[in-house]
Amino acid sequence: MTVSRSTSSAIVQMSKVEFAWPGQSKPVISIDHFTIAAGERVFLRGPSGSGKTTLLSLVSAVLMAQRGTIEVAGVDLHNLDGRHRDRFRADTIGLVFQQFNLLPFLSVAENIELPCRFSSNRRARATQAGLSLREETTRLLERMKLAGDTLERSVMQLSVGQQQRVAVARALIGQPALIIADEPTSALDRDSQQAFTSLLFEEVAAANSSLLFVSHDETLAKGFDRCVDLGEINSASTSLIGELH
Ligand SMILES: Nc1ncnc2c1ncn2[C@@H]1O[C@H](COP(=O)(O)OP(=O)(O)OP(=O)(O)O)[C@@H](O)[C@H]1O
Repeated sequence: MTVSRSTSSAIVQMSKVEFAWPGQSKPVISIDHFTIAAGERVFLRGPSGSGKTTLLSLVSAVLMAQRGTIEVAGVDLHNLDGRHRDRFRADTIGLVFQQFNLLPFLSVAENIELPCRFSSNRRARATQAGLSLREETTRLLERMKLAGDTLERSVMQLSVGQQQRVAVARALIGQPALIIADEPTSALDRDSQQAFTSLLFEEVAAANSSLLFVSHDETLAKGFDRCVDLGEINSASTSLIGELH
């Protein structure tokens, strides 16, 4: 299957996108137009239940919109079948989930290196500076302020905050074009949160990646190129929020 890419410099381009959960008559996402430029760091905020995680799932091709077009790194997600979608996601997107989704039967190092098992491109980029994959994993782990002896431990032996940092290292490995992070600092204390976002910015800049970062906590928006309120771009959220109150 040949994946055709547009020549746009945007990393994410959404046009007339609608998504409703199965069995729901009203869409939870209805976005006329939304773009993230290559290299841009976007902070996305919105109340609980407004559709932030749903939007991230659409951009990462975990969910497919019923209407409209979503292009990521120049690829129209609708043109990919399931298998190519998984490959494309592994190549292009680093994901940090709210629940981390670390695999309990793998060590810390194996969890971090997981995207490189699914994507040879990620693996090639992870080792392009002349480091072995394990050396790059160790470097990322140290950047995340986790001691070297954590590498071979089970993720189940780590604190929640440490697991969160492992999840971020896994998203960063192999320099994906887009990092998507859903509440990535929720398990950290206030001081650690600010230090953590600074660190994330440095690694995202070094990898030349774009960042789409979701949080309830607006104090974290400092330093982002743009702060977007989901309600401003999602015409579905007006009626949804009305229902929540
Ligand atoms: N798997 C699902 N099936 C059906 N409806 C869902 C599903 N996941 C989410 N929803 C609904 O979609 C809406 C948006 O949920 P979503 O998780 O995207 O919001 P959110 O803004 O990320 O919330 P939070 O900040 O609490 O994580 C909610 O009304 C929710 O009930």
